[in-house]
This record gives sequence, structure tokens and C-alpha cells, in this order.
Amino acid sequence: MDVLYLDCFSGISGDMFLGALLDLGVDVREFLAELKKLPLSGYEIEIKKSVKKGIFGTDVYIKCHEHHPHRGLKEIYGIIDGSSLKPEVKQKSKEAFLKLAVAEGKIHGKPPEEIHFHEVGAVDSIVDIVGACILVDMLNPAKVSASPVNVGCGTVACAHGVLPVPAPATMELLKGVPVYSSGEEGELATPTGALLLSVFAEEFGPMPRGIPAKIGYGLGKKDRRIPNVLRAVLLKAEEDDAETDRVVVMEANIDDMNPQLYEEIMESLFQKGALDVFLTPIIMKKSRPAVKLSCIAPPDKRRELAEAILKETTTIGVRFYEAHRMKLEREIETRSTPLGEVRVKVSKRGGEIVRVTPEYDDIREISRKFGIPVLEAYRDIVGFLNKDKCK
Ligand SMILES: O=C([S-])c1cc(C(=O)S)c[n+]([C@@H]2O[C@H](COP(=O)(O)O)[C@@H](O)[C@H]2O)c1
Ligand code: NI
Repeated sequence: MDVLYLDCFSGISGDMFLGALLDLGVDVREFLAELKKLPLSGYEIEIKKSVKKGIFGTDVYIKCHEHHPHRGLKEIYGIIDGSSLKPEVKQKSKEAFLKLAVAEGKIHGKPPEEIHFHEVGAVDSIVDIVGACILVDMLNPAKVSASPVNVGCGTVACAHGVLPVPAPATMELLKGVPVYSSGEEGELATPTGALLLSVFAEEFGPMPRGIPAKIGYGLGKKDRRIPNVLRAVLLKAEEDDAETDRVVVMEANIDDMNPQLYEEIMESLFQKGALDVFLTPIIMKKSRPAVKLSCIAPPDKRRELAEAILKETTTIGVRFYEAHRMKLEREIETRSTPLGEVRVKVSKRGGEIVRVTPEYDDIREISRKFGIPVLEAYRDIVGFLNKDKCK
């Protein structure tokens, strides 16, 4: 499982994104052949190795012969649909332009279909955005993850006039993304860079666990105090860790809630996507008996679940931390046994069956049907299934 990690310590722009991914070793000729499938003329693309503040990387320069035309979503969809690019690349490219139109529309107070992009609709931006979709498709990482984004500060002059940094479109597209400014003057993150993050990055934070297999540097155009580069790292899963993922663990210590309410909050958290919810008796300050509510969830569910804990319990705070989880592959199957059909969880490692566990509810039903204790039904069925384990 490869994770593409984007280290945006000096922001991100369209050409930095292209440069960083090409620098990872994507076949340049194959990339250019794909790009040629776009029915676009009036541009030349120069891809060369260069250095920024001592860092050797790939510089992508799109020389454009048109003078900022004002294209709308319809024209851009027409160009993409008129190409012979892969359907997935066309789809992702159109999704990106729609996001851009929605963000621009929000800023300029217009519906997305009435937006006429200025700089961001020019040939170079189309090449940046479609090119990025081609490269991600060629690289095919299981996931794209990114660092918090250094956005820059000050102002920038563009077709709209002078804008604050981050430019309004950039700010809009970075909603929900952790950002900061290191104090470096200038537009470090551009609308196109922010758009590519919002389209591809599934999570933001420190570099995830993995083994760096390839590292690429995409060079920006301006010289800055810090190296103006985007770093891309392709992380491979650790050999015996192919089944490792990340979860978030949320906890709240509660000493003042009616215990009857726990059933409801537990159900509510499961419904909202928790992987597990459990209660631990604890002794809190002033020797108060209390309950620790723990909830394990996929990281992208953290906000919704933490909000439910705050809303549906008496706690005034929720702690959370990320944890690594090693898990067995699992499948639910229905097996025939001498006592009838039973749903079972088949746990496997590397394709080999490790355990076959019957569903408790089915065992209980069988025990009632045959008028035998649950323990007896359980023992008989587990014995039968284990005999059957390697079949
Ligand atoms: O083209 C448009 S509509 C445009 C909108 C905005 C807003 O923030 S609104 C900003 N800009 C500026 O144009 C250049 C080009 O951006 P790229 O992403 O293509 O590099 C940049 O300075 C933007 O801030 C353009
Ligand atoms: Ni604009």
C-alpha cells in the first residue's frame, strides 16, 4: 500500500505538484503522450532538472501563447470531454474544475456555471490540473496525504488586482485543511495548488508511518528564504505490516451522567461509524467512581464522533490520539452446521484462515430452537467449525 505524502512546507502550486510527481520518477515521455491527448494548443511544456537553495529537483514550466482568456466551466468540460484521456482522468479533471468553479463562485457571488476563470482558466492552468490528474493516475497511490500547508503572507497582484495572501480562492479551497504562515512573504500556496490538495489529499498531518521508497522535489518559480520546493514522498508499507492502518481513539471521563444514557450514546456512535465503543470503570479525583467512554474510529470520523460525545454526554472535553492497528483480513460467511446455518467471521492472515468465529446471535437462536444451553450450542458449533477451518 503506497502513500503519496506531500510536504507543503513551502506551499504548493500547480507546477510544483507536477514537478514533484515527475521527480518521483514517473515516465516523462508517457506523461507527455497522455497530455497530448488534450485538444489544446498554444503552449509548450519544459521539464528540466534544476536547483533551488541547493535542492535538486524538477522544474516544470508551461509556456503559454494565449493572453488570459476567460473560459467558463462549459468550455473547459468541452476540452476535457473532447480528449482521448482515460475516463478516470477526465472524471477527476472535471471534478477539480467544478470545485474551482464552486470556490470562485462563492467569492465572486455567482453560480459556478456563470464563473469565467481568469488566470486559473488559462491553458497553463488546464495543463497543470489535467496534468496532475494524469500523474496521480499513473502513480496510482493507495492514498494521498499532506502536511499542514505554509500559505505565505502579504499581498499578490493578479488579474483581479491586488489580493491578500492566501488569495480568496486559495483560502476557500483550503477550508478544513490545516494551514499556517511561516512569515515568508508571498503567495506560497496558489489556488491551483490548493485545488489539487482538496481533490487528492484524504488526510493532513505529520508524515504517516511507512518506508520512504521514492522522494521527489518539485521546484517553484520564485526564490525565497526557504527552498521554494514541494517535496513528495512515496511511502511503502512495512513488509510485515501490510494489514496495518490508523485509527483514532477518543476518550472522555464522565462522573456525572445518568448511567441509563450510555446505551443510547454507544448506539449513536456505532451508527455514526465507530469501529468500537466501550466503557471502563475508573476512580476520578475526589475518589469519585466514574466511567471512561472510549471510542475507536477511522481518523476521518473524528470530528463527527467527538461532536456526538460532546452533545450526547455530560462531558466537557474529548481527548483523542491516533493509533496504529494491525488487523487480520476478515469476511462474514454463512456456514452449514449439523445444528443449522450460522453466520461466521472468517479471519485470515496472508490468505490463511486463522480463526472461524460464529455469530453469537445465531448461536443463541439455535440454543432456543433446540432447547439446549447457549454454552452447549456454542461448543458444538465451534468444534464443528474448527474441524472445518482449513476447508
Ligand atoms: O483566475 C482567477 S478567477 C483568480 C482568482 C483568484 C482568487 O483568489 S478569487 C486568484 N487568482 C490569482 O491568479 C494567479 C494564478 O493562480 P494559479 O493557481 O493558476 O497559479 C494567482 O496569483 C492567484 O492568486 C486568480
Ligand atoms: Ni477569482
